[in-house]
Amino acid sequence: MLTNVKLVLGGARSGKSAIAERLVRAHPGPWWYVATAQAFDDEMRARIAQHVNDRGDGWVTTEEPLDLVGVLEAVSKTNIVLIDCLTLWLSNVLLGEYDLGSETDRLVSAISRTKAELVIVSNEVGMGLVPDNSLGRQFRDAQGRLNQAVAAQAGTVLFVAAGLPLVLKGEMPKVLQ
Ligand SMILES: Nc1nc2c(ncn2[C@@H]2O[C@H](COP(=O)(O)OP(=O)(O)OP(=O)(O)O)[C@@H](O)[C@H]2O)c(=O)[nH]1
Repeated sequence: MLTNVKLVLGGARSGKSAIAERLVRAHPGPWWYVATAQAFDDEMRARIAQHVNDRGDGWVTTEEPLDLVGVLEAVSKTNIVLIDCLTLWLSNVLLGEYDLGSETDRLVSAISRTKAELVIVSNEVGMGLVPDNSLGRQFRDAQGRLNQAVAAQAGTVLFVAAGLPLVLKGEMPKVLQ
């Protein structure tokens, strides 16, 4: 089990990113923010600009929609890294028609090798209706499998709902107590 890896799960607008940022800020900066989102329209551009503004100083940002393995290979033991989020990464993998199984395995293996302090954000997408199309079902299943695989490695797993963290694995981090 990797005590340096924390996984923060939650639904949309659950407050999971803010909780993940607090976990990262508990360490001395600079902090490394790895964004997997891409801005395809004005609303998303504005949303991202707001996030950059809210984060404030002290962060180094890398925008990497696909090659999280490359990012993880570049980080060192002294880095404090926030990956936000695995859900958009998975969606980018799926839409890019890469092999979901092998990309997931490669990512989980890179996570297991990292010596950096790593906080990873991912969505819990499986609690609604079964999607009525095959792509949606494929995505939902792949997300569930990815979350399980990362959670199995992580020392701490939190589930965030309504801005409140629930411990699924490990202990409540001091900064959230
Ligand atoms: N490209 C890029 N994306 C960013 C940046 N900062 C944040 N994001 C993306 O913004 C997304 C999170 O924002 P939202 O979609 O507003 O949050 P949410 O996940 O619905 O809400 P919470 O659960 O409350 O965090 C993540 O997927 C990030 O990748 C950035 O500097 N650049």
